[in-house]
Amino acid sequence: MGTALLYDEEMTKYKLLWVDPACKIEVPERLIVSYEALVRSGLSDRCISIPAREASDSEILLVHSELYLEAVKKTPYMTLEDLKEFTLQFGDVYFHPNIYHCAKLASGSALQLVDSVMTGKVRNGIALVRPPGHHSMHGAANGFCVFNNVAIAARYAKQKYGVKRVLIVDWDIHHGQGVQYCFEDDPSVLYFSWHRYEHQNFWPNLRESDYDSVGKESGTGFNINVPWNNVGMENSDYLSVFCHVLLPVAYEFCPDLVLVCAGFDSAIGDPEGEMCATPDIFAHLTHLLMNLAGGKLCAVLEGGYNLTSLAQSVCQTVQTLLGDPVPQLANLRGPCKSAIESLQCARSAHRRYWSFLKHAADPPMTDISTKHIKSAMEEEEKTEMAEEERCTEGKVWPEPPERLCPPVCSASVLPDDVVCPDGLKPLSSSKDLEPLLVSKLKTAAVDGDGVTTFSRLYTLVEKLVANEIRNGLVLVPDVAAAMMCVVQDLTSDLVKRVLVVCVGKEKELDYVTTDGKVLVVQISSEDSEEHRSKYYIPVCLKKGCSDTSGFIQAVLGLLLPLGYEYNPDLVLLVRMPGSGVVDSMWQQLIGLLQGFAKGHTLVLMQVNEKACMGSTASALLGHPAPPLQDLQTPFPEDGDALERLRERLQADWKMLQTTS
Ligand SMILES: NCCCNCCCCCC(=O)CS
Ligand SMILES: [Zn+2]
Repeated sequence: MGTALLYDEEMTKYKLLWVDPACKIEVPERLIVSYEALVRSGLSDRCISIPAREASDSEILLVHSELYLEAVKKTPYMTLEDLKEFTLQFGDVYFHPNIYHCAKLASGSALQLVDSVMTGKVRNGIALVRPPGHHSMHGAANGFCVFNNVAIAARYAKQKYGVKRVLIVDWDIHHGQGVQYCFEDDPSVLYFSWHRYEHQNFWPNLRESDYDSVGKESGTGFNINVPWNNVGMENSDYLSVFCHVLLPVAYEFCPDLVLVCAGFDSAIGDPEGEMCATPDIFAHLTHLLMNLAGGKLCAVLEGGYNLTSLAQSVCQTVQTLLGDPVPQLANLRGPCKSAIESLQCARSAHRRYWSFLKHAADPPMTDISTKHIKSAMEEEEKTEMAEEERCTEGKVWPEPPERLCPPVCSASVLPDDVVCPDGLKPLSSSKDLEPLLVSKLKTAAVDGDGVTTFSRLYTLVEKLVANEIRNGLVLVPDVAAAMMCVVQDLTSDLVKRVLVVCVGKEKELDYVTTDGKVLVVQISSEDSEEHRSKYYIPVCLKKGCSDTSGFIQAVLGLLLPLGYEYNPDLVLLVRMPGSGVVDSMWQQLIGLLQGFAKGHTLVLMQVNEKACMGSTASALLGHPAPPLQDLQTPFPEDGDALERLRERLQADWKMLQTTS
């Protein structure tokens, strides 16, 4: 299934008709450069073009009042003076004779996108729209927004398709207060937003944008705010919040649909956000959300005012929606102190509502919400001093790297008597191995056909590293022996860093590097105190890998942050026999691991586990993993052990930090 792209140049046909410094950044060119970048890069041709349409009155009334709608209906016939007058009643927004028409197209586009995804016409998609929506409220326009496109889409999806749970992720740099107000008492819509806040000193300067606004009444716990109290947040900060706040809750919530308030003013160079995350971060944020809701994801453009980073960020998002490999993120050095405080506050505010956050630490001593009573003088100083050094238009960043799709997606190395699953390309050619390696294999008690398997395995790795293949599946007689050989001989020259993810445990892994060329994370039911090192991390689950709740917690809160920081060139996923890992979890794991090493994942399985080759192949081919249904509450021992493990390892691995 494909990716929908909604764009209509009609939505470029309104602009600011008078002087208003607060609104001058919201220009038609935002849409033009975004669409043109998609055309120029060839991405638009790979999408399924879906026409925009006007939202109807009844659809708009899902969120807005009749009074407000009737008032906006009059704006096309207003004189310039009337438009200025009409605008004065709202904040930081402007009206234009054609904006009502465009606002209906923007909301209608979001609904078209929901239809396309919910009817299975496409898997996911993006709507390039203006005016944006997430600040507009029941009875008011605000922050460049007229109708709340995403809020209307959420209500529409519930009403028309009976969607039970909608996750709204707002990665725009502003707090979508309009969305928060709409759903704060609604447990069927989980709203997550991060936003520049600076202790309430940044627009829209709302007390209710802070982390302690967790929702109300039956919606308590279903509103998550992560305030950024400093500018200059980077990729590490964004990924830490995804791994340690959003994703654990999102998996527990188990949405049927994911809507994204895709604002790109959170990217480097944006005058509003003044953050430093690079456009390729959106490739990863999109990728991480695509594993939810069976891949049903609708992204709707919100903000984004630096035309260069906006265009690049849109392309990064669309390319991931299309299933292209995500780029490697280099030198993630962990979240900054301010980000850790924010994520610690958000986690502790929600630990009583989400069992996946149950073991979150107490809030930091310096309760950050009281910091907003800063002396004006201090604020003034900061602004003057920071002006020149902040990330504004002057900031430069490298073009995102090209994300080439290998000619072959998934290859397989199977014993001759095993049928190759659909979609996998059997790797036939296997060059003869160097005699040295053969002799080594012989000593490893590998029999004749084992040597053949290993020579094919070696060829497979060479093709992965050469980006001729994206990923591969190998069935071997003895998975532990195979892993040793691959690890020992791989790290010779082919790859710099191998992340080995060991699911289950047959026997002790007696091969551990200390030079960092291999990082082993082993998830199993047994603890192994001995020779645990920075590069060998055993994760013990009380009930073993069959406990999906504990497993996914370990993956999100430990494996993902580690993997991002380690930044491997190859991922070796080893399924030990008898691991007991549940199929949907296995597919989720393969899906999530695609975020590393440009998707170069090598799955090693034992021949006697060939029954799960089909689902492995499906995940390797990029088909969305089935949602993890009815997750039980994780065992307290596991949650607690994971927290302790993170605390112990965070000295070595900065991405594991969740407490200041
Ligand atoms: N009143 C002092 C300056 C206020 N600036 C307001 C900017 C609104 C931004 C809204 C936006 O970007 C939507 S995504
Ligand atoms: Zn914004």
